Amino acid sequence: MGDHTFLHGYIFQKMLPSPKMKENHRESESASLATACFHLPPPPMADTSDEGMHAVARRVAAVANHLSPPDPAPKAGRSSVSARPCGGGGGGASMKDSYQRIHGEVPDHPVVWRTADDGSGPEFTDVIYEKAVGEGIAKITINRPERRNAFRPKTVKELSRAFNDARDDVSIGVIILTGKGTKAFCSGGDQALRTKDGYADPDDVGRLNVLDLQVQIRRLPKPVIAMVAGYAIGGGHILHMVCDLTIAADNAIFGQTGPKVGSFDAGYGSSIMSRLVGPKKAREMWFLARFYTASEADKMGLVNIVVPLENLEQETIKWCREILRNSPTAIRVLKSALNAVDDGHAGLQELAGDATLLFYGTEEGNEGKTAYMQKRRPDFSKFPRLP
Ligand SMILES: CC(C)(COP(=O)(O)OP(=O)(O)OC[C@H]1O[C@@H](n2cnc3c(N)ncnc32)[C@H](O)[C@@H]1OP(=O)(O)O)[C@@H](O)C(=O)NCCC(=O)NCCSC(=O)c1cc(O)c2ccccc2c1O
Repeated sequence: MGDHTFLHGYIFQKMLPSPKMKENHRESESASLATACFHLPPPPMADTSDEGMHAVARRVAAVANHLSPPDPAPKAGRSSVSARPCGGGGGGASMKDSYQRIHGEVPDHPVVWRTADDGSGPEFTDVIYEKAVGEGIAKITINRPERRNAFRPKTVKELSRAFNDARDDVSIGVIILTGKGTKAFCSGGDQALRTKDGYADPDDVGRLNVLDLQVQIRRLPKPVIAMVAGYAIGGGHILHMVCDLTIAADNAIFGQTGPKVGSFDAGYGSSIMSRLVGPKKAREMWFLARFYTASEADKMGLVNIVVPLENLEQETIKWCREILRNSPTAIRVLKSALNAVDDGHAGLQELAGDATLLFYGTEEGNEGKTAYMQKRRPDFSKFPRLP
């Protein structure tokens, strides 16, 4: 009986929002988990045998270890750096369960990059495009450090080509977007090239083609991770927000400048920000156009983790390797599902496309095509109408 009380208390403690859990909707998520927990059937009170207790303990551990554990005590001098243990890669002493034993640590050897090319146009100048040797990771780096990696239309066109190639390459499972050097991820549109028609490369019309790039990243059926050192400002800040995950160095600075430089992004730049940080903070970010440190951005829910600058790529690669261990189809469907509501019809279409893709792989789907090719009536009678 005492043990049962302990287990219930343990579940309750695990289900309650941890001190580091983020504000607004994240809290309500954990609150509903806590509620769900109280609706779990009680442990079998009659079965107090060792075996029964172990079975319950295993189930408790299985549920509890899928929740974020509380942060470990902050390390001296690194208070702004979050160091959350994560999933298979970072289990602490309390997580020596079968899940950790099976999924375990990912290797931490350095990645070897080779230059990649999409083979479809002039050589890249504004972008460095690389793929990891023997691993499914692509890295796309904005290469204008002398302008704090501000983008011009040509930069955006090259980014789009590289993202297209990484999407088409079936050996690639995750894509890193970053900026050259440690001073900036990206400082937005190149203001020196701004015209009344948008941003214009020499001898070309103006355009706002970064908006198409944002959509491309959202629809790309593989995770895109923003690896941010230094400034992520203006259109550069929006680029990190449209990525699926953001790993920030402790020198990262985030902010919008639009209302100070005569610009605004009323599309994803507003709606996704509001989703990420909540409507009040989003108004603050846009109306006041202040800059925020990495640790402030972490508290606001703008980034996934903050790490020391010297560990930025190593940590990002670790996240990539953990993702690459997991089911690509599950991740593909989850990405489209997580975007579906916010992206309206386009989001629904992306998710629906995944459903069609999966259906094509089934015997039932194949029967329709085969019957058509054989000029016969399809026989769907053997496929169950599941409840
Ligand atoms: C990013 C900074 C805060 C960095 O400050 P720091 O002091 O470290 O560096 P410098 O200011 O000295 O910069 C070094 C060097 O780089 C040039 N530079 C930096 N950013 C830009 C830029 N965005 N455009 C052009 N040039 C840039 C800078 O001039 C220096 O050159 P020197 O020759 O003098 O050495 C700081 O640099 C800064 O505040 N940058 C500007 C940030 C900004 O306002 N960005 C534009 C926001 S608007 C935008 O990005 C945008 C783009 C779109 O395509 C849109 C499309 C549709 C809707 C909206 C859009 C939109 O809002």
